[in-house]
Amino acid sequence: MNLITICIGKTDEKPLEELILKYEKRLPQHWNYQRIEIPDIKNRKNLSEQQQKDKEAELILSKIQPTDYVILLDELGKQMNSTKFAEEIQNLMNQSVKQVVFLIGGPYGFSEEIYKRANRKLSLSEMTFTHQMIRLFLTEQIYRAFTILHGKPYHHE
Ligand SMILES: C[S@@+](CC[C@H](N)C(=O)[O-])C[C@H]1O[C@@H](n2cnc3c(N)ncnc32)[C@H](O)[C@@H]1O
Repeated sequence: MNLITICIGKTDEKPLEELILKYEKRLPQHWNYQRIEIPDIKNRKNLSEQQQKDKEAELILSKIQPTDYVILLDELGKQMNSTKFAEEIQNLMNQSVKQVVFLIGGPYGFSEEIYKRANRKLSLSEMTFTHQMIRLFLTEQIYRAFTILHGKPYHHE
């Protein structure tokens, strides 16, 4: 199964990028993990929030296949513990889902079109994080899921 995270804009802080990479590199090859950073919209200062979200939606949708299972990150989504999250990933693998896509919104979140395409909404907390920091928290949880599924000590250390 392929796991992909799609987010908006480059990861702008070097220490944050390094931490994200640290967890990405620990993921097993057969998870085929990939992070896609959609370039920031040009001249976005001249656009309304909605116009920005609509343009971002176009770019996000162009990266998603019809058969992808899409998990949208949203503070109002469903919360779960790390073990349940790991089980959900295992279930998707068992169902022979080819590709799971995690979507992280831009600074203003997502347009309605993206919410409609999502198969489910996942919250990592009731609190709102920046569209940059949430990349790290999600990547660490994906790595944690891998360690849980493979009986590695990390989750209980
Ligand atoms: C700054 S937030 C956007 C907040 C925006 N007001 C909204 O309505 O979505 C940027 C993105 O980070 C992600 N995000 C932030 N906090 C989150 C949380 N607690 N759980 C899951 N995703 C979160 C979401 O994908 C969100 O679209």
